[in-house]
Amino acid sequence: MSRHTRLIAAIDTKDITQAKQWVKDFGKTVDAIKLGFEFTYSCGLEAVKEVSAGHKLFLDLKLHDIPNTVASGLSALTKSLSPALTTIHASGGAEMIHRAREALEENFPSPDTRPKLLAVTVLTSMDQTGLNQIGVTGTPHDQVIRLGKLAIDSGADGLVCSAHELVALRDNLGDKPILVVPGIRPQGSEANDQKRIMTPRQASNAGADWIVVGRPITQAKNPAATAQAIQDELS
Ligand SMILES: O=c1ccn([C@@H]2O[C@H](COP(=O)(O)O)[C@@H](O)[C@H]2O)c(=O)[nH]1
Repeated sequence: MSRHTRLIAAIDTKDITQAKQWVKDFGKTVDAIKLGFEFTYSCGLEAVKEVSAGHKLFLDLKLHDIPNTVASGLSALTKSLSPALTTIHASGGAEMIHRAREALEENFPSPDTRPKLLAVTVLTSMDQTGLNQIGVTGTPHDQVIRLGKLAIDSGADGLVCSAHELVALRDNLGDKPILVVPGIRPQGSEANDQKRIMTPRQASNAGADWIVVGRPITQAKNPAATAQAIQDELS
């Protein structure tokens, strides 16, 4: 099945003026904006609302706690911000994921407006060594497939994974789950702290619904032109 991969720009900054400037410069060049820990914890929820107004919002706060706390937290966050996509950690387990989905369905009875629940599998900054350090002896690939199946079976609409696991996830879970892929690096750009990386085109060919790109865009001399170049690579 051919799919069009869409671009999410990660607006990772503590500075609301900078965030607004990037979003204004991007205009329609990016398909969604991602606001996560750095912006939300520095500038607050009202600022998230302000910066994301008029854009699809990927609210990436990766909740991970006991089921009741995640369900209540997600309920409050999504009621106030109405993101298109939002994240929890798959490793929180089946009940946590199930309760998160229930909380979203209670707040948003229509499937068309309900924020899509994404479960983060294995962070793209983790490699085999990183996994071994936290006591996981299997490969990143196997861990992503295991957590991915658990998350989708428990009510997640999709997953956050690296591009390296896309083909196997599609083989195991089919076309329906929304697969969102950070750890994207255009040819020649710095990996920074990312370990499991691919280029935009490679991720698209492997089956990504969305790619997430932060520093390669925001640290570029001309962020809007860099975002456009990534869109050109995807089309
Ligand atoms: O596994 C994950 C989950 C989330 N992210 C987030 O994506 C962006 C990537 O930023 P870059 O600057 O392009 O590295 C960032 O906001 C992370 O919080 C991820 O990288 N990996």
